[in-house]
Amino acid sequence: MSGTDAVMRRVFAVREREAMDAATEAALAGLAARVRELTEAVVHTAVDPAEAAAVAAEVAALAARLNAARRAEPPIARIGGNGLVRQLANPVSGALNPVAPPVEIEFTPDGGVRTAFTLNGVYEGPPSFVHGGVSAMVLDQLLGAAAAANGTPGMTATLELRYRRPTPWGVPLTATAKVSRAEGRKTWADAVIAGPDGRTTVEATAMFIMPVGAHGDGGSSGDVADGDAPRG
Ligand SMILES: CCCCC/C=C\C/C=C\C/C=C\C/C=C\CCCC(=O)SCCNC(=O)CCNC(=O)[C@H](O)C(C)(C)COP(=O)(O)OP(=O)(O)OC[C@H]1O[C@@H](n2cnc3c(N)ncnc32)[C@H](O)[C@@H]1OP(=O)(O)O
Repeated sequence: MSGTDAVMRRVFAVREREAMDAATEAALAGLAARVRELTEAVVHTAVDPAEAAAVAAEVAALAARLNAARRAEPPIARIGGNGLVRQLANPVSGALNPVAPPVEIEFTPDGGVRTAFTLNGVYEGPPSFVHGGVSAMVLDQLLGAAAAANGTPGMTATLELRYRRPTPWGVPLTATAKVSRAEGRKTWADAVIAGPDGRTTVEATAMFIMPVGAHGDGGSSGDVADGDAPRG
């Protein structure tokens, strides 16, 4: 079990959450992908009011079908190939969450993380550009993944954004993040988003703090023992 997984289980008691089999996960990922298309269609549609109302009634019926069998909480996690917890319904990277673009994060040989992604018009802020809060959300997730990849996961304590240029939607973007320093329970990381021309559009710096409950002794960040039981 990875250090992040152990922390998740201790701090957030995820052990109680129901595991999901691969067939269910695949079916729900397919459902989420169709709902993403639906959301994009809703944002861009130019149908007349009667047609919009008719579709709304059909969508309400679909929601009722899904609510016929509900989990009390979102599905949490499987352990990914990299040993880290994969949050299936995470709003940035979760394949099962229609709100997530989704952004797929890869771990790089230099110990950092990267992603290549495209945001559609659903995420528009200023006309033709990505909403600044959406960029912040993507970067928070990426920075958090960098902290986890470093073996020092934590809760975001500070997140500083520098919006250098507008970030266009509908074109391929890349983003990278890497830890710069880890000290006690604190970890600092830097990240950037770049446009298709490779120029930086947003820079971010974050500091993550491992919650006290994640530790046996409240001491340094290196003591996340694998497989330990969740604490109070
Ligand atoms: C360990 C949890 C891991 C969670 C990770 C989640 C998923 C992992 C899965 C896969 C990994 C992949 C990706 C990562 C995923 C997600 C990234 C997004 C993460 C988030 O989206 S997360 C939600 C937003 N985030 C919050 O919701 C935090 C709310 N907050 C708190 O939960 C507490 O506030 C906490 C824990 C931050 C600190 O609480 P605490 O009690 O441990 O702190 P305490 O008072 O002991 O201070 C100790 C020293 O930190 C300094 N300090 C404290 N707080 C500070 C602050 N905000 N700014 C600057 N300095 C601060 C003090 O000044 C002192 O400094 P000094 O020692 O130098 O005196």
